[in-house]
Amino acid sequence: MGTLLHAITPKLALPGHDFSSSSSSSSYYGLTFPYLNSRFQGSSSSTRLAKKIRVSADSTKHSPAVDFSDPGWKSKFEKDFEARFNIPHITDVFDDAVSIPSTFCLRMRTPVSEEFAGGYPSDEEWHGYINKNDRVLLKVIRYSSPTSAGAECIDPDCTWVEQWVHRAGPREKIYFRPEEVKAAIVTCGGLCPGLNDVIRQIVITLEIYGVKKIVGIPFGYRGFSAKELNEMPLSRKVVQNIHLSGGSLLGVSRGGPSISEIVDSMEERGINMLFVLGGNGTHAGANAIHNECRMRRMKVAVVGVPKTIDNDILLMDKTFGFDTAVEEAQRAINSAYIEAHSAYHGVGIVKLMGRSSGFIAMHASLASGQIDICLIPEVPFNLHGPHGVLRHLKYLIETKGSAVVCVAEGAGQNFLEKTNARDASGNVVFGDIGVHIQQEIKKSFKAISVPVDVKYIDPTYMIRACRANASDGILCTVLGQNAVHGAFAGYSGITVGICNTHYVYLPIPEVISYPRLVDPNSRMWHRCLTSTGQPDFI
Ligand SMILES: Nc1ncnc2c1ncn2[C@@H]1O[C@H](COP(=O)(O)OP(=O)(O)O)[C@@H](O)[C@H]1O
Ligand SMILES: O=P(O)(O)OC[C@H]1O[C@](O)(COP(=O)(O)O)[C@@H](O)[C@@H]1O
Ligand SMILES: [Mg+2]
Repeated sequence: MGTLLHAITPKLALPGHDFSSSSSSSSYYGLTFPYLNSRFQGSSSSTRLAKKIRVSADSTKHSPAVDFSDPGWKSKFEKDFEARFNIPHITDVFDDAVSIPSTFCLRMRTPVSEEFAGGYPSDEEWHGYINKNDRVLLKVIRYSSPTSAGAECIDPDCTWVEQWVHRAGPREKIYFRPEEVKAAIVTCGGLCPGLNDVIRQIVITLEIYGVKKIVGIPFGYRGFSAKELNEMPLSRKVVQNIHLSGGSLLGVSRGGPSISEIVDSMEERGINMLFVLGGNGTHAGANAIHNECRMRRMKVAVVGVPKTIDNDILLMDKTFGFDTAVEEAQRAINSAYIEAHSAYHGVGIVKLMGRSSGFIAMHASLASGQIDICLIPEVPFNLHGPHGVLRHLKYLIETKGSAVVCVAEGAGQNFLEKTNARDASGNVVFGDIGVHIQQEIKKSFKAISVPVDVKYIDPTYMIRACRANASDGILCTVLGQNAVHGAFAGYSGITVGICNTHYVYLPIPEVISYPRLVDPNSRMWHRCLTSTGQPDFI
């Protein structure tokens, strides 16, 4: 039996979302993902970010066609996985690139930013560096059967297959001389708690390596082309306290110039290290920038740090800002609960972010213990009918006297009129599902002459704009440092992440081929259902 399978993706039982199909498209549930085109983006100057051509993403492109009757399939699979997760290195293009001993001191000496003319200060007997052959195991559960809860299997027997990815951290040899580096940082997309923490750590770590030219590009990729926007000089002094507030010191934006315009601008400015903080779209851009630099034979390191409050980046335990968002969402949920609980037949509705993934809604519901109904984009539901949400709400009002609903912004979009509107980055602009549910509740209770008092809370921007909590602060710190270590080690076209509590470098295309989704068959979603006590709404 020859079957085409993905190496690393859990198969999700979503209508119209068959990841195991060789014709995976760039859309599901009627949503399209512009960044899926990234693998197909050429370097032509006509490749404008604002005018992306939608191409079907062949997400099986790097996956093997596995013939499980071949006794050697497992080792072939593991070899293919190793190749897919290889991280691009400067020596792939510049075979004459020379390395020097690292200027990053594991034992600090002062002053840190001296010229290193007399030799680099890492020639001590100290072995705290990461070996380039160190690896982290991506999947750590050995399922004994495909029927085990949450099993992610590659073959019908759920054979144990090792999937190793590259370990992040400082290397003993570096491929950039600090005095020759001009590093730039850019933050793109929507806000996310922790952006300032990452910026701060990148700057601090660069300075420890001995870099003196560090700049911030204002307002996302836009800052590369807008003449009125000047780059912002950065230093430890400038960034010292920025993590104490939310937002981004540099500003963010969606849309922007073409890849070739961005790379032209990098050439003009002499930028040879670029740190890109953003989500799926931003990373598609970062990968295209990396490819364009290679094509122009520019010795540049482009390193991403995944930023998304939605937590929709593949393979990672979580992205920074997610924890804070879940925590902050508790305030909205608690307010909705109090309002609902204090009203006669009160219903509270909280809408949380999650364009295509319901992670925030699911985790916030679980954390609060105050949610009766959690609705996410990955799990279809009916509002009306005998098994619909409204029928269950009536039951809750009758039995408990009140109810609280948590809905992810991307959920139930099939109930809303499509506007076909897109933001500057090409993302679909959604209708407000919270408002729709509120109206439908009012209408349906009126029709049966049952009074109901509905309160709707949309805390989106309050959640996004706050500063990172302690746990995210640590995550940002480690990711920011590792981004700099990765660039100095000579890697480019990579992003940093946390997998099974270990820090890793991953090739960008592997983490953005589609948005990470809540698996409706996962134990976490089942835990959420157990906690809310909600039935299926289909
Ligand atoms: N497929 C793509 N290729 C290149 N750049 C992209 C692509 N998709 C989005 N971008 C750019 O990345 C930036 C951020 O994208 P956006 O989708 O708004 O946020 P996020 O990165 O958080 O997903 C924007 O400047 C956008 O133009
Ligand atoms: O109103 P904006 O700024 O376009 O942002 C809305 C979007 O931002 C998000 O919170 C995060 O999106 P990004 O990861 O693309 O920044 C989405 O959930 C939401 O759809
Ligand atoms: Mg996005």
